[in-house]
Amino acid sequence: MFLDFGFKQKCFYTQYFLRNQNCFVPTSEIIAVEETELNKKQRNIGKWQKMAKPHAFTVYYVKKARNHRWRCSDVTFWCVDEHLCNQWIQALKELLEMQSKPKQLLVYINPYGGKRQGKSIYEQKVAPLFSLASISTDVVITEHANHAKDNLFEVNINKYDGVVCVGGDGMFSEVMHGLIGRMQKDSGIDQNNPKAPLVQCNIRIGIIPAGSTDCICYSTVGISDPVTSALHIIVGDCQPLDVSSVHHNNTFLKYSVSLLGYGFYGDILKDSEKKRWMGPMRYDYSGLKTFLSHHYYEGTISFQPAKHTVGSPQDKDSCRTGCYICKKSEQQLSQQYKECGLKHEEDEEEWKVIKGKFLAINAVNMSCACPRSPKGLSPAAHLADGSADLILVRKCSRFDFLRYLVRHTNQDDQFDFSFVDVYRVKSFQFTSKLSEDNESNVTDIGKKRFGQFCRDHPACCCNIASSTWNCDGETLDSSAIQVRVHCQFVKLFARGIEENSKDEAAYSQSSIEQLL
Ligand SMILES: Nc1ncnc2c1ncn2[C@@H]1O[C@H](COP(=O)(O)OP(=O)(O)OP(=O)(O)O)[C@@H](O)[C@H]1O
Ligand SMILES: CCCCCCCCCCCCC/C=C/[C@@H](O)[C@H](CO)NC(C)=O
Ligand SMILES: [Ca+2]
Repeated sequence: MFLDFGFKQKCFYTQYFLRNQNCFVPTSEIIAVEETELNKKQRNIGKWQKMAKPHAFTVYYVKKARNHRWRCSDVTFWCVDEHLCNQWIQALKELLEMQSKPKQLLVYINPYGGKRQGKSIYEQKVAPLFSLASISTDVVITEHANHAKDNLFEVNINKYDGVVCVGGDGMFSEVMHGLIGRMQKDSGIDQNNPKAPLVQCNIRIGIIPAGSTDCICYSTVGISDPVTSALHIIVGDCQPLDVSSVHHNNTFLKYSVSLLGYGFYGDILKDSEKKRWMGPMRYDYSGLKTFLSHHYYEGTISFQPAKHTVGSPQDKDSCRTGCYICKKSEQQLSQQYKECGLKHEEDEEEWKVIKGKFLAINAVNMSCACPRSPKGLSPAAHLADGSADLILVRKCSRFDFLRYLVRHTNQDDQFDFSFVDVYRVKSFQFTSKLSEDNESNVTDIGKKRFGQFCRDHPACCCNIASSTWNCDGETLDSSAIQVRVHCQFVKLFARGIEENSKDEAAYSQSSIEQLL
């Protein structure tokens, strides 16, 4: 066997030849290197039998399987020379040290998320891998909602290289609110000011999926699988994520990274919260009930198109690892910010206003792909381009709405309906017809500022009810909201969804195990 280091495809790799076959493992995807104690049986195999005392070390690395699934695999190298063996161990360990892999993590486990398996998933599948990778952890099993969030305001956060949440989208949201809130508090920034220049959150968040939808994990990794996510944390991946801030007048309500949904998804959430005991099934039950009730809501939506980004929600290509559109959009936004500042962006740029009757208003910062809908609510949405896709589903027949929903699960275009419009936006406001009269403040500003009203779909007065906003799986207290997208505001231990490139196929197909 021959072992070598090299540089290929912009990354260091470890190359080894075994039985005339050539295998590559990027150094960034090595999990651990350990000296191997050879037992008597092993020492008595083949040519090692003849050696007085063979030495060996084992390299644990990421093996890529189908559908973005990662597994931990290993290969053991034998050697007659103890000094040479130690040199290899040392050299590989030094290479690992050079990477931005986490050493100390703070872990929050929600024991009641999803199928209530959070604790056992962590103990059986994740903790052994963290221990193999020599990662130290402080683990908190949450005792009530907001436990993790409150705790993040108190802990010595500088001690950690990352925070991990074991649970679903709601648990991620809690941890993100804790971290962002803590950063703003430490910097004296008032989150209630919708125009405040917020301080970015640089500590990475890892998600071990153990919830009901796990849409944030699925949309950023490509699969909802605890082992895969643990390995992304171990190798120290980093994926920036857009975050929307949601305000009601001058009161901060919440941040959102996946779905802000009014109407259909708001109603599903409100109904399903009463049925938490059903576990993930509650979404199917409430989904059917909400679909049958077929409620529509009247209101006004005003938005600023995201002109800084070159992408469109109707693009055929999706956001993938190292996405060019995300990079370009971020550069464009920082350039604009340097030249004109936030004030110009808020005050000068065009607002478009649409009044109508809607079955659903969905604003998504990412595709919102999840096991129920592998392509998501907006398949071409980008993780880190500083924009959200605003999807307006107007009042239509039950049958048409069903056709629209079914298209989330097949290859057909879900935006190709006369009653569905989609826009890429950097900020938006919504007021329901009901609150428009009461909250004249926001609407008056809107009326003064927004000249252009949509004439095709004039408001009708036959329905005055309000729905609720579903903000990443949590309900909001107000239906009148103002939303602004903050480009690349938090960072995850992820790398976006990888293309199934030739190289990746080579890594997985060369199936190192086959060679051993
Ligand atoms: N110990 C606890 N007891 C009760 N609620 C908790 C506890 N710990 C966390 N929570 C709350 O539970 C909510 C839901 O949890 P989580 O997101 O993990 O699961 P889920 O709702 O089943 O999944 P998803 O959000 O993916 O649909 C979170 O918003 C969190 O605030
Ligand atoms: C008759 C076939 C109907 C199929 C409909 C499939 C549509 C599924 C789309 C699910 C998108 C979920 C978006 C994610 C939202 C999360 O933020 C939230 C919290 O986990 N989950 C929900 C369900 O609100
Ligand atoms: Ca985005």
